[in-house]
Amino acid sequence: MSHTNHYDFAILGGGSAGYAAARTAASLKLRTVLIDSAAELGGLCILRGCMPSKTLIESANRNLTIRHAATFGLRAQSGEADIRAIRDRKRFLIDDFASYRQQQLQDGRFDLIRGQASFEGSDEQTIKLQIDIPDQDAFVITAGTVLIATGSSVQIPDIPGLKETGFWTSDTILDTDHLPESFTVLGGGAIALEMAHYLEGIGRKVTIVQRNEQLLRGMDADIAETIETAFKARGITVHTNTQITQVERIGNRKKLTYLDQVTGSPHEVESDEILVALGRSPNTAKLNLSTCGIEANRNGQIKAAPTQQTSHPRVFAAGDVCGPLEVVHLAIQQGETAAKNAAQMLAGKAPSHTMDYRCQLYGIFTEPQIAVVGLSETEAREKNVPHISASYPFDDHGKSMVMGETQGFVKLIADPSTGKLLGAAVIGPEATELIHQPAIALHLNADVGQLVTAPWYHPTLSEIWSYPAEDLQDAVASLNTPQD
Ligand SMILES: Cc1cc2nc3c(=O)[nH]c(=O)nc-3n(C[C@H](O)[C@H](O)[C@H](O)COP(=O)(O)OP(=O)(O)OC[C@H]3O[C@@H](n4cnc5c(N)ncnc54)[C@H](O)[C@@H]3O)c2cc1C
Ligand SMILES: NC(=O)c1ccc[n+]([C@@H]2O[C@H](COP(=O)([O-])OP(=O)(O)OC[C@H]3O[C@@H](n4cnc5c(N)ncnc54)[C@H](O)[C@@H]3O)[C@@H](O)[C@H]2O)c1
Repeated sequence: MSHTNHYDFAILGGGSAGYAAARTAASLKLRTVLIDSAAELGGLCILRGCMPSKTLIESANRNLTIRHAATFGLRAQSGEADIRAIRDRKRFLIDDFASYRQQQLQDGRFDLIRGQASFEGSDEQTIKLQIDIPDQDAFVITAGTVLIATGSSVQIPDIPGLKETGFWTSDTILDTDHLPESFTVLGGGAIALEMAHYLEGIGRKVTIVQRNEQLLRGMDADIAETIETAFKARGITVHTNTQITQVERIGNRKKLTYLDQVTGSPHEVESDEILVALGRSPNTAKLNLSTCGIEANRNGQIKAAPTQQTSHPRVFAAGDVCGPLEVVHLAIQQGETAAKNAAQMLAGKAPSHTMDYRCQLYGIFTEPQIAVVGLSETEAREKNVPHISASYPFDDHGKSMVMGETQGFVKLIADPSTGKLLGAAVIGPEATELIHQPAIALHLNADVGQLVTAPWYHPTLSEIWSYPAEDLQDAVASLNTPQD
């Protein structure tokens, strides 16, 4: 294989961030190369992340609907889930999504190298990258600017006995054709909760073991409490405030021991399988970052400025390698930002494109779903941001009551003096869709008064946002009325 050996822009990794950057750079007429080491091209979101997990979760959602059929005067019986059929449906859809992406990666707008890249050094104008391809001699390419978009891998903490006992990860769940009867899920983040929802939703017994005092560490406590209550009502056991001390095999089963961090007493949980969902680590260990003075924190996460520049000004980072939140829409925006800034630098200009993290979205596809945008109450308190908030519950809203979906609430957070929207949260039916209304309002710098006067069709789930908006509009008016 022969390659042009100097490029304007070299991209390490062809996932959501890398592909977005390559597409943008090519449209800006940069001579671009994308290097990816995966056996199968497509990236995490398509192959082992968003899309396969949401495909499986749809089966669980349908089963929950069947379970609640009697509420709607219907007779239907939830039968046994056919895990092979669920897996095959996932494979069919993912093959389609992946082959479309593979075509996009190979349609000639930029060069594609199937190999593992690492840094070899740099001078004023040029960065050297070593490319390793199995069964071939390594070679070097050079580039004027580089983007690191190498993604993340499942993080396996050093818990005594865990590796020896064996465990599953989200990767295993997403491609298995059989599922044991019971699972202990370690962790209380998005992956743990989505997997717990899927497993219980298709009839498995689930126990969640979370270190923090609440599920979804860092999120507002009212959201964490609502999902915990909803999970418990479905028969999912939730242990919080735990310190896992030991994992061991007992015959065909697996036993986990943890210390209750409040009482100090030990507890045991037994199940057929253990699912580890304790976070992901950036793929940076093999990149030889130090040869180019690229700084990363202790976990290997690369430090990136709002321009996506790393500590080496001609090297950018995007996606799970740099955060601040490992989700796809940010990975794409960061990749595009990096490509546009690289083009400016190559043209001798200062990079001027920056990320706007004001509106970052986060959605969790549980039942009920959870979604947040912008500032949370917790963050506002931690950062001393003046704010007011108002919530409205789904059990007092006509459309959600008609739908029999009464768990949860919506919440708006606003500036007390101007009424400008600062953030929003929703836990309840279609939360990952409903969040887009306040997200757009936030993006357009709207205030709560504008939300009140916006048109809201009746009866819809969406109109629920108008109630907290009215409360906040009244609160802003009374806070800003001069007192005699
Ligand atoms: C189970 C699960 C569910 C998720 N659900 C959602 C969701 O619903 N919504 C959402 O927004 N996010 C979700 N995420 C997160 C989302 O998938 C990631 O944030 C996103 O895919 C990261 O994209 P990326 O481009 O940074 O990395 P990736 O897509 O992982 O791409 C990195 C690429 O770099 C390549 N690579 C690595 N090292 C090298 C090297 N040295 N040289 C060359 N190539 C290299 C890899 O082969 C890979 O193709 C989920 C994640 C998981 C695990
Ligand atoms: N719907 C979505 O958008 C979605 C879905 C899944 C994943 N993701 C992304 O994937 C990434 C990984 O998700 P995740 O849920 O694995 O990670 P996470 O970091 O959100 O959660 C990991 C949890 O494990 C706990 N933990 C870590 N080490 C532990 C230990 N030794 N003992 C006990 N508890 C421990 C942490 O306190 C945390 O609550 C996230 O950053 C998320 O952004 C997004």
